[in-house]
Amino acid sequence: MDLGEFQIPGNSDPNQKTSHLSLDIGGSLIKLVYFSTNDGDDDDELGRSGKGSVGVSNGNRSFPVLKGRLHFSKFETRKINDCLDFIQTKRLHIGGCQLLGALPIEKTIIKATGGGAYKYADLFKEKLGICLDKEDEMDCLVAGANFLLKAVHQEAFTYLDGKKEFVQIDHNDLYPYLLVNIGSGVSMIKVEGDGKFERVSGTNVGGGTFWGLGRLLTKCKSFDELLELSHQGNNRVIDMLVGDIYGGTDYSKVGLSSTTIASSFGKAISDKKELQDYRPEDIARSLLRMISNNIGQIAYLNALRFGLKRIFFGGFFIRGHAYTMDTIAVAVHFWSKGEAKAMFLRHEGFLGALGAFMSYEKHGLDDLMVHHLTQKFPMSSLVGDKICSPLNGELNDNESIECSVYAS
Ligand SMILES: Nc1ncnc2c1ncn2[C@@H]1O[C@H](COP(=O)(O)OP(=O)(O)OP(=O)(O)O)[C@@H](O)[C@H]1O
Ligand SMILES: CC(C)(CO)[C@@H](O)C(=O)NCCC(=O)O
Repeated sequence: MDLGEFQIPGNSDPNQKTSHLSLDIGGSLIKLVYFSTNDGDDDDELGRSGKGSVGVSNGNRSFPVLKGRLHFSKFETRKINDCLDFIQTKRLHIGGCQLLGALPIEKTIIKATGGGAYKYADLFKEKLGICLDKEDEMDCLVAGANFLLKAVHQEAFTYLDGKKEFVQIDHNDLYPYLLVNIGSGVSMIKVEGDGKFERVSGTNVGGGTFWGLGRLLTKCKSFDELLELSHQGNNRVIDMLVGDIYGGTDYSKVGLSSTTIASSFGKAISDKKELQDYRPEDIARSLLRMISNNIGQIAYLNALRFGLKRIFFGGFFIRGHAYTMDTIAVAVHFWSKGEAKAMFLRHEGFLGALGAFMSYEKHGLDDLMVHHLTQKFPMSSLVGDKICSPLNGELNDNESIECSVYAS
């Protein structure tokens, strides 16, 4: 990762103070969220002091409010050393103590979730002297999703027929919903309230499957290359369609059109072709479609199981990619006969890391509560079937959003 791309350069800006680093260390990616304030800022309309804080009263208590930015970043888990270097260079691990004066450096505790919080605990201790304070992955996913849906304007959107529409979330009518997190593997969680949820299903055919199989079959060197390739491909070259089986006609009696995929990769049975005879872009497209469609279908079946009408999809597999979202949305629409709705999240890949961030409050390390987020970047536009900046693949990288937090 090019550190120079970072929107607000960490502690290379002497006025900037960072704090509350939180990590989600998954099977494929490590996600980081942290908060920064700018010491040198002038007072603003709230009468904020030079320290970037202002007191507000909340019931019986008075909280100082810190205004600043939430930063998002990610690294591949296989390159965990890059992540450790990043944290060290920017001194993210000690910023919390400096900013809020809570703990001595030797007791630095960082909230972390995901399997890697267990797997890499010793590495973080050894290399950075950090103690990872483990938070449950599902708790964090749900806390992150609930927070985004309530606090961030234009977070959720539908995507159908190449059209993106933001969904106005009514805070009083958010639950219940199905949260489908597509990471390396897929978790499906029925969410009924804050901290009230059940992981009702999952599938091992997820983002890791797409990237792993795709890498083997296409020789792509990066996930983004594979995704880009899929954009240019034609899955019909390799998928067996209903029409291929039915001599070009629909199987209308059961509602299957001739263009429906009857069997993903099915044409490879009878084509007298070897792997190298297929174009990598067609393979990538077929793979993406197979996995997205399968997840959409399983998600719908679980929504049906519990009578849930709304399904929110998160996880870094999606990457704001038009074809992925379209395939998932079509699967949900098709199987539910239009009854259920697939919705996507702008901060799709950061649910767990945000949940870990929110948990600083829960455990009283510092009484921290984000109460307002404002996005300063322009909203995306669509060109053809590709979503352009900033809702393209890199939206979630190195982004920061304005926010204010209560802290005591
Ligand atoms: N730059 C990237 N490198 C690798 N995978 C990527 C990248 N961008 C998106 N992905 C996709 O996102 C998936 C990982 O998503 P995510 O970070 O949400 O899950 P995870 O936390 O790593 O996995 P799990 O929760 O199952 O442990 C990958 O398996 C891949 O499909
Ligand atoms: C194992 C986890 C929870 C790790 O994030 C995830 O990869 C997952 O949900 N996998 C799918 C496991 C299953 O339910 O089949």
